[in-house]
Amino acid sequence: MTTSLAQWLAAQNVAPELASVVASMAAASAEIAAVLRLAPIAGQTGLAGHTNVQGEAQKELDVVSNDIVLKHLSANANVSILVSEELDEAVHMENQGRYMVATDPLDGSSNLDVNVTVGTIFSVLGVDPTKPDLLQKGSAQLAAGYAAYGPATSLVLTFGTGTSVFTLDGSGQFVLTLDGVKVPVASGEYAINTARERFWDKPTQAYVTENVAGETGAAGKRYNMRWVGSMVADIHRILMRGGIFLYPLDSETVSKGGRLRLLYEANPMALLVEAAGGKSTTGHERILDVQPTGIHQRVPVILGSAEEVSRVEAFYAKA
Ligand SMILES: O=P(O)(O)OC[C@H]1O[C@](O)(COP(=O)(O)O)[C@@H](O)[C@@H]1O
Ligand SMILES: [Mg+2]
Ligand SMILES: [Mg+2]
Repeated sequence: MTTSLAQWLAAQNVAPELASVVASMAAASAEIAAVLRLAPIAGQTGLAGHTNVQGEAQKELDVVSNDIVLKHLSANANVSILVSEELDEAVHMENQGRYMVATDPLDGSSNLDVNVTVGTIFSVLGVDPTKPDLLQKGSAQLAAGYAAYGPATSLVLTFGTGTSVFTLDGSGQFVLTLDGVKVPVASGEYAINTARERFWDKPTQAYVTENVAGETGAAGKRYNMRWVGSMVADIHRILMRGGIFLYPLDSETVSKGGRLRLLYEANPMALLVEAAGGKSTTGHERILDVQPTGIHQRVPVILGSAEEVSRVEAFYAKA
């Protein structure tokens, strides 16, 4: 007996209006998956010819994915606000719904040309449509999720307690394939862009140096390193088999506050990882406790297996 996403959502103890917002993001993800699958044939892997508010070159598929999300959410009467990596300003919808969505419509898009896993990340918050608060802490999120467009399209969801995985079937429906994901507490795998080592802060350098020393160093065990360069793919691996993901503050990104964005990358991933028993931190505080100051704000991101995140926290506490 399989459980469809619609059946699973109906069985959750959440408002039907909130469930409908998640269902809209699932429908958008299924449509994006279909576009990505055929993009090389349609010649759609190139640049769009403009830059987004972050100063990054937009790919055509960044724009297409953003438009698909916008289309699905505009059609949902429960959504009044959309914040997107690809849009300078928040979109105030015609609908006066009580929910806001923050999204990275296509995460890891630099991997599109090489057919490596990319994804869609989203966060759902409650708002008063007459005076919406766009700058709520991650701990206020009502739901979060991502779609990973890999060999299979996975949709990973949480309403804050428990993390579940769905897989897109041949008819365009998501089917429950794993309920109650548990991030292993201990792991010997870490993910960080080591080409940035000379820019890292001291705690990150000390942590990675210990991992590289493996069983001959203070960590006393051997480590392995993996870095896809798509946050969605790296976090999906960590949710499935443990590990730690680090994009710390470094001397090159310090003026911007970090590399990854708080509202639509760090917060939803932190909620998903914590709901699965993992931990998240900026090095100094829990990601979900960071007070946002702007919709495109960046933060340092460290999350994954509890034991590894605690080791990194200990290096920050000592520094
Ligand atoms: O290029 P780097 O420094 O390895 O950074 C990779 C990180 O940047 C990102 O690609 C940023 O996301 P976008 O592709 O949505 O801008 C993450 O997915 C990834 O973890
Ligand atoms: Mg991204
Ligand atoms: Mg993106």
